[in-house]
Amino acid sequence: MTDAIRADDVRVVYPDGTRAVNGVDLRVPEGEFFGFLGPNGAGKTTTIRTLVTLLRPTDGSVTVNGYDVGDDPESVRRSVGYMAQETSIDEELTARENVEYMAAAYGIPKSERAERADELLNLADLLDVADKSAKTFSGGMKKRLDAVTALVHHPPVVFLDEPTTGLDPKARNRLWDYFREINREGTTVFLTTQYLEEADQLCDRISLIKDGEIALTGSPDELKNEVGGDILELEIAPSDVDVATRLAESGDVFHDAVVTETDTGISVGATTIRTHGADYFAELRDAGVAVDGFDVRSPTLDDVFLAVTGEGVEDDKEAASDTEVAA
Ligand SMILES: Nc1ncnc2c1ncn2[C@@H]1O[C@H](COP(=O)(O)OP(=O)(O)OP(=O)(O)O)[C@@H](O)[C@H]1O
Repeated sequence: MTDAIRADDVRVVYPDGTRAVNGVDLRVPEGEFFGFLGPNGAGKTTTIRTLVTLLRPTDGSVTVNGYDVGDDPESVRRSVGYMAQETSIDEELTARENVEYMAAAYGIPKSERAERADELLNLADLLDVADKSAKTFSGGMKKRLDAVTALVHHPPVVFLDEPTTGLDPKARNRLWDYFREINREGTTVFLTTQYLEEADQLCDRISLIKDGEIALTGSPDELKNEVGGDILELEIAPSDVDVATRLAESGDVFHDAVVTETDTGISVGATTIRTHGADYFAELRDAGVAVDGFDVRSPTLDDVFLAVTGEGVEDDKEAASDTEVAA
């Protein structure tokens, strides 16, 4: 299978010396729904801006749809759609005018623009409001319209940089349907998101980036298997957290426990939760720890993220800045 996106040992150093991307390799085959995750400041936006030619890599090579981003940026731009974090629609225009405006910008002949607008607005479930001004739209509708304008030239690859941030679950779900549909029709999708459930639902494969380096790559299930074992959620009093943590980490019961404090107590991840959990409960009882409730579950992508990055996903995002040129 041909790679739609290929990055080899890409490095980006900003003029102030910040090493934002530190030797990233990526292979995204044609037709894949690919997720790119990482904590704030990990290098996601820098990477995506490099892939869409808005930023020049300091080192390494990138090809998108077979075009080299350094040698042939124009061809790359024509062959990709890019939905940036901030919407690029003109709220004074109607939905249809926005799409037709972008179609004109991409050089699509006038005779084809109306049909293209109908097709895309229909796909995004916006056809019945096509002639309404975009400023009357909800946040979700604006995002869907923005996604449509990124696809007006039928690019084989589309880059979505946190497309659903700030949307309610219903609006998010409608965008997911749209992304699934364009992917089903053959578009390669490169998605960054802070919603791990979103990545789990949509992506065939995911790479996790940390400190400018890829830490882990695989299907959502492969990543969850990396965590190993299961998770025990324990409801205990705050005053018992230290002793319960010590017992879990002592090596007496579990040899590989990873303990995280939660709102209601602790969560313990270990390969032998299901087989040795009862022994742990006995130790807790002997130590005088009262267990108010518990649950055993399989790992989620949140657990993978936590294990790899040592932190949860933050949701206080700053808007991306404009075009930059790296050193
Ligand atoms: N123009 C710039 N000049 C210098 N350093 C920068 C610039 N833009 C980003 N950085 C730094 O580069 C690193 C990677 O930033 P980047 O925005 O790519 O991360 P990110 O994973 O997209 O983060 P976020 O999720 O917060 O958008 C960070 O340390 C950031 O502070």
